[in-house]
Amino acid sequence: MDDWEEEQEAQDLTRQIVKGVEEDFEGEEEALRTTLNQKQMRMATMLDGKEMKAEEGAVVVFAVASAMTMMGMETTVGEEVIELETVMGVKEEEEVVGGFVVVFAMKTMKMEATMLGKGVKAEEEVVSAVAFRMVCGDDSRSKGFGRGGFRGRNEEVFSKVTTADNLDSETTENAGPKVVYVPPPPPEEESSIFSHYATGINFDKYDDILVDVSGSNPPKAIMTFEEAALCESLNKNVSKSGYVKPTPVQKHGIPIISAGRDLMACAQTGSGKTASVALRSDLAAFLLPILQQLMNDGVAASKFSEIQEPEAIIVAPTRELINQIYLEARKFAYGTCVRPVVVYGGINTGYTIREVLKGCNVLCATPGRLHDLIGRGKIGLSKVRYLVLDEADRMLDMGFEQEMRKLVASPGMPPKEERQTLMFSATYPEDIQRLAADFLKVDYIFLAVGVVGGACSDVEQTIIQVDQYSKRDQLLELLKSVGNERTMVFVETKRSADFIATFLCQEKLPTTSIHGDREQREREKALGDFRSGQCPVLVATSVAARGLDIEQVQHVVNFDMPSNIDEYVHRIGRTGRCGNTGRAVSFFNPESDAPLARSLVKVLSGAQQEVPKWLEEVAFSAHETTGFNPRGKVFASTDTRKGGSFKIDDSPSKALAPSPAGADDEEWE
Ligand SMILES: Nc1ncnc2c1ncn2[C@@H]1O[C@H](COP(=O)(O)OP(=O)(O)OP(=O)(O)O)[C@@H](O)[C@H]1O
Repeated sequence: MDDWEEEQEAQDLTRQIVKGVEEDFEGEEEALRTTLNQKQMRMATMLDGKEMKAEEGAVVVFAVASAMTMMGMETTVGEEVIELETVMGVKEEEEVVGGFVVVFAMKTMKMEATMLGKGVKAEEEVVSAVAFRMVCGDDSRSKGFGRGGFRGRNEEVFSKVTTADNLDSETTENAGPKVVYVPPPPPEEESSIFSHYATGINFDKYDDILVDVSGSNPPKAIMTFEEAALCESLNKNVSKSGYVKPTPVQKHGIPIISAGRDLMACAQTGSGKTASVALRSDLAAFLLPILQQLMNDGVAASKFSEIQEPEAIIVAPTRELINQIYLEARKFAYGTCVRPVVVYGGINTGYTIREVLKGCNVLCATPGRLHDLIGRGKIGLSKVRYLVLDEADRMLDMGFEQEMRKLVASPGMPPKEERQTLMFSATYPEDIQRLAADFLKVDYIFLAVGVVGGACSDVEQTIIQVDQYSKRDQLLELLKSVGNERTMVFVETKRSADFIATFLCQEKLPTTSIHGDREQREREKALGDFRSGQCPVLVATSVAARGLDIEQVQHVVNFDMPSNIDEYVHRIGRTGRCGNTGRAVSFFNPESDAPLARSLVKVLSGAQQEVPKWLEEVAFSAHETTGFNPRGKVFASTDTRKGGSFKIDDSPSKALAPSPAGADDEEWE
């Protein structure tokens, strides 16, 4: 199809959509006008810390969609950038302003222009250039354009456009809208690569934590990094990272991995598990010689090879976490010939492939994108020697288990006897441990640092009894009392994340939010603004509960209790890391959260925290009503092979709800 035909098709498409929008809008303009007249519009545009300019229609559309999202109306974001590209002729290299692209009827656009108080010269072009896709969740506003209506129809239309470009569609099997986002390059200056935060006053107390190593002939622990016998560049990178002595999981984990053993490692949040993985991502013992051999064979050959065959694959459940792991791997591999690459959903596939084809020894990936690249023939598995599952219990629960099984059964993947498989997490429910054994050699080593699934005792935990309607005010009061200290506020759904973030912005607390419905560009911006302190409050769903290592997070608030206790442990573990102390405040509504009470009491007492009397009572009565436990989920105290486990939660509950991610509607990857 030539350019002209493409343009004609795009215009036809737009006409169709606009017509559809107008029809569906019949009688709804009033509702929309009312909504848009609210002052949250401005709040929404400020949420990402930038003033929206209205010279361009796209920006206006962005602002509108953003406003709607922040007001609790759910706009579908991100993917529709394809329309801008296809219809407006915006090229990939150009800055596509805004991520929400919504198609409006002309009338609506004009109204928008007025709302923003700025001239929009190009209404017509804009109208014919953008496509409407909005899903309203709130009944009072959504009459006539609710779920299923626009979304369904536009999805059809969108996929018609995007299938034209196979390479850049998000996945091979599901050719959805094209994603054009290319993340900013990671820092190149040494000071940024090695920037790190200080260990806290309790770092040395890590030495007192009980360690349980089980499995035959476990290698002896190291006491210092020198004993790890790392090569010179690695040693330099370790000390530039500010690591003076290894944490317990590193003392035991590094020699186990060096000895070629499979490992299931469990250690409390913030105690350096990722670093154990990352340290091994250079795999000094034998990956470097292999890479040296590759160099001898000519890096160019590997660089321009149409298929890359990494020696190590690290998988993690969320995009932000895998990116963080990649940055760690990049840091430790600095100055060596090992090239780590990261691939994850929400960013342009063409860009990802180009990055991979530059050479890839250590592939950090989320499962969906990994399978996509394998399916496209860009990643071969035959050289894989290390398979690392970070947040392993999450990677093997209902959400990801099939993906992991598919990975290990993929053509070329060496069987478990011929690769080394390493698993890390702070929580390992017993059923997941059993399942994990399918991926590991029989003689794997189980390493438990502290109580498996226990909370970090450097986090001061407070549970406040609330009712649903007082939570917002209590949150406000709490945040006002902590001042500018960095706080993560966890909520259960994407909609309430937007809603609470808007509310806090209105109350003049600079807040941003992260959840699975936000475009990747926005997710990364939100995290960046939170890390830099520009927005000291981050409202998040479970998508940010695991692994994220953010400096100076002093507080975690569970605005909504999570759906299971493991999630609670991970969430509060975003503070009190690496020997620093932190505080976690949880709003507990006995009406809805009672099923979590027993396990919560266990976790609190396990971490030497005060257990409120009322919570004990709730736990007791919840126990009284205990019934069927569908998953038989138990909290392991140790290696399941020893048969030593105790039940921590046998209540039927949302604690055992089938949604493993916690947030009812969250998509993790
Ligand atoms: N030996 C060490 N000395 C100093 N700092 C360290 C050491 N090991 C890890 N750290 C730092 O401690 C922080 C927490 O480490 P890491 O993210 O690996 O924890 P984790 O156990 O993987 O946590 P989570 O369970 O939340 O995933 C990081 O900033 C890391 O750089």
